[in-house]
Formats: sequence, C-alpha cells, structure tokens
Amino acid sequence: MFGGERAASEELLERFLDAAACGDLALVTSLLSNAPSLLNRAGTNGWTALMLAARNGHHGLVGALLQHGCDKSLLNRSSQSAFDVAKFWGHTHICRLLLRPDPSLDPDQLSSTPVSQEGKRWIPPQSPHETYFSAEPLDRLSAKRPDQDWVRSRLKGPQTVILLFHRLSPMMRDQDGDQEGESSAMQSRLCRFSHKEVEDLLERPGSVLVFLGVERRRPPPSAADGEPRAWFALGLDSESEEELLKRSCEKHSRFAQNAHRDLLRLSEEEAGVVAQARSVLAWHSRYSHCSTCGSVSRVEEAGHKRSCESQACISHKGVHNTCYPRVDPVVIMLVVHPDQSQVLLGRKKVFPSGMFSCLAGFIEPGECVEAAVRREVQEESGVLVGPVWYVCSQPWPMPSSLMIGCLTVAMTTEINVDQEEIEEAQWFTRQQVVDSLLGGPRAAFTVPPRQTIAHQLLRHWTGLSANL
Ligand SMILES: NC(=O)c1ccc[n+]([C@@H]2O[C@H](COP(=O)([O-])OP(=O)(O)OC[C@H]3O[C@@H](n4cnc5c(N)ncnc54)[C@H](O)[C@@H]3O)[C@@H](O)[C@H]2O)c1
Ligand SMILES: [Mg+2]
Ligand SMILES: [Mg+2]
Ligand SMILES: [Mg+2]
Ligand SMILES: [Zn+2]
Repeated sequence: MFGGERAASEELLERFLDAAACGDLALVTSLLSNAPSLLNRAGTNGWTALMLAARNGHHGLVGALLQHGCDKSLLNRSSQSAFDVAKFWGHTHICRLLLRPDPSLDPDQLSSTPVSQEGKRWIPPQSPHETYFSAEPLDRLSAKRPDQDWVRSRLKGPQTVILLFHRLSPMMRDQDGDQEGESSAMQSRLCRFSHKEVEDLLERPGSVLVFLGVERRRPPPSAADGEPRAWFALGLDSESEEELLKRSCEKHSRFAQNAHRDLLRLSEEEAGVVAQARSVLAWHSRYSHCSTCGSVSRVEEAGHKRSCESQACISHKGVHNTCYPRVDPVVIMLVVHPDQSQVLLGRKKVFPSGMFSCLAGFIEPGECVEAAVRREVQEESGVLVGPVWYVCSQPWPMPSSLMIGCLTVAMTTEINVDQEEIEEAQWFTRQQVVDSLLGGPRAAFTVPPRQTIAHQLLRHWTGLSANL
C-alpha cells in the first residue's frame, strides 16, 4: 500500500471508530457498507468498534455490529474483550447481548480459549447477572401483600407454583444431564407443586406461607385464568422429610443437605427465588415471638410481616423494624497492594485446604461501608487501608446477609492476622490470581466458587487496567 492510501485507510478507520464510540449507527452502517473490512479492525490499544460501543453503553449499535458478524472474542492490548469492558462500566444489558450464543460460530471454535495479541489467555464470561442469588425473575408486587383476597386467589391459581422448604432447605431434584443451552453448573432444579398437591400442608401448625411474586413474562395463551404465574414458598419444620418427599412424583427428589454446597447448583433464576424465600423463612423460624415484649406474633402481609398479638405492645406504635424480615449488611473487600499488582487474601480455619478468599465482616451499628471495610481489614489482617470503592453486591441467604463488595487500596503491607478468625493471609500477584481463576496445574491457590461475590471481585480486579 502506498503512503497516501495508508493515510486514507487510517483516516477511514479513525472515522469509523469515532462513530462507534459516539453510537452513530447510521454512519457506522454506511461506512461498513463501503468498507466491510473495518468491522474487526482495532485502533489505539487494540480497541475495536464493538469495544468502544460497549464502553459507552450503545446497546443498539452493539446489536448491529453483532448482526454484521463482528468477532466478540477479540481482546485489546490489556486482554479485555468487549464483554469485560461492558461489565466494568456496569452496562449489564450489553453484557447480556454479548453472551447470547452466536449461531454462525463453528462448534469446534467454542472449546478453544481466545488468545490476545500478546498471547495472554482470556477468561471467558460466565454469568449474565450481576452476582449469583441476585436474579429477580419474579415481580414481588409488594403492594399486593396486604390484600388477602387477592393473595388467596393467586394461591389457588391453576398455574401457581409452590416450593416446599423443610427447615430452610428447599426440595430439589438432581438433573439427569445437561439440557441444551444450560451451563454445566446448573445441576439441580427446585421441585414445584400445585395448590391441590399441598393444600393439606397449608393447615399444619407451624407452617408458614410466603408470597414470592409473579413471573414477569406474559402468561401463555393456554393459561386458564390469563394471569401471570404466582410463586409461593411453604416452610414446614415439624413434618418428616420422608412424608414430604412422598408427595413428589419426580425421581431423585431430596432436600438440600448443605446449603453452602447444594444451593449453588441451581440456575441463576431459581437461585434468585431461593435467596428471597430462604431469608424470609429463616426470619420466621427465629422470630416466632415478638422481640419487643415476648408475646406470640402472627404472620401478616402474605408472609412479609409479623405482628405482636398483645395490643398493649409498643411495636404497634411508630416505626418498628422488628416486624419485618431482617437483612444483615456485610462488607467484603479485595485489598489491593499499593503497587497495584498484588491483592491480599485470607484463609479461615473452616475453609477447604488451599482455598483463599477476600476478607469480610458484618457492618456494625452506626458504621458506614467505608469504615466497616477499614475496621474489618485491620482487625483480620493488621493492614491499614485508604480509599474504598463499591463494586457490586450479593444477597447471601445463609441466612440473610447482603454482601457489599468493595475494592480498597492498602496503605501498609505488613500482615498480622488475628488468629481467631483468620489463620493465614497472604499477598498474591496478578498472575497467581489469573492462574488460580483458570484452575489447572499452575494454580497457586483455590479460589472460592464462581457463585460467590469473592470470586467475582477477583475476576473484576484481573479485568481492571488503566486502559479502561
Ligand atoms: N458470598 C461470599 O463470597 C462470602 C464471602 C465471605 C463471607 N460471606 C458471609 O459473610 C458473613 C460475614 O462474614 P464474617 O463471618 O467474616 O464476619 P465477621 O468478620 O464480622 O466475623 C463474624 C463474627 O461477627 C459477629 N457478628 C457481628 N454481627 C453479626 C451478625 N449480624 N450476625 C452474625 N454474627 C455477627 C459474630 O461474633 C461472628 O462470629 C458470613 O456469614 C459469611 O457467610 C460470604
Ligand atoms: Mg470476617
Ligand atoms: Mg471480622
Ligand atoms: Mg466483625
Ligand atoms: Zn410485642
């Protein structure tokens, strides 16, 4: 190519990338129709049109570029894909678009891990949701909860789903094998019952019924009452597991035995439903009596409130949060070394051998998120930290924590673990973290499962760079 032609080609590329960064769909389309080879070309630092559109939240343009067949697995010079960029900037709707399977892709290509220009390996994206347990497939319709007639009619709806919980464990069944389009992590499904199948259990003493919400998607035309499907959770503590399991006509039905293991095997949507149901049922099981005066309390608002039976109780006056399900805020933080190339991870005695995770701790009364991060890091590791940034959150229904995920930068580096809670803490390099996330023989330690926010914070940090 002659010098003049090269300059014209570079100028065209610059116009094309500018148009993508600005979300100018008309100009991008017209430039592509004249020069289709622009589609996957990269400018400074390896940024393609798709990455720029993803960076600036141009959903329509990302969709159009994908329809043109652009390569979404390309990486920039910092080993980030368009997905990594969209995720970093919080454009979840674009992440979902980028995660859709590409029907034109050669199936053989799916098994190979994309490699950047510098030969760095790319960690493929996994979850379209912010974090496991945070999916919201149901519309909670909280305003409908006090309307007992409406709740009763939804409970008896022909499509209604009732989930059975025995001592906070949902009845579930193991999948026989992966179904098409589902991830390998989705190994269990919740057992679903109709009103007729469990009607007698609703009357059992100590049973608690919680209205969870209605499905957001429109009911199928075949739906008998034309209403969206409602979901309920029924908590039973006194019945035997065997008696309840007999009601299931599905093979391999069982109650989750170990919440930390079994609840992580559900689909993202079912995990989101269980996060709500388990936390609310855990609250009922621990707050059967009024925590203000000790009298018996009764269930109201479709399982979302408990009111004291004693009319003289002060919980009936003013604002009383003891009447509502509780949520305990917890900070969880990835502490970055002042040189930015290492992170601090710790081990609790109860962790499986070789596993290290982010430090975490309950927020105390009168404490803001930043102060809790600084206090817990100092208590558990002796390290002092400065600035704190919020990254993402995760409901953690064991029994009702809300994990608030942060990044923070250390001001000191000497480690002095408390020995009570943390038995060992260590600085790990970026390469060690990347190798451990990828697993295999080069892993320096075991990372927590991908469903945990600790895992997501580590992934987030490996995707960070000044190039964003
Ligand atoms: N999803 C994840 O990735 C992830 C990772 C780490 C921790 N967690 C969860 O975060 C929670 C808190 O972490 P931690 O154990 O390190 O906290 P922590 O460091 O504050 O220590 C726990 C201790 O705090 C006290 N405490 C204070 N407030 C409490 C409350 N509201 N409920 C219970 N105990 C309270 C208790 O003495 C308890 O033993 C744990 O329950 C754990 O399940 C989740
Ligand atoms: Mg802790
Ligand atoms: Mg602590
Ligand atoms: Mg604490
Ligand atoms: Zn009371």
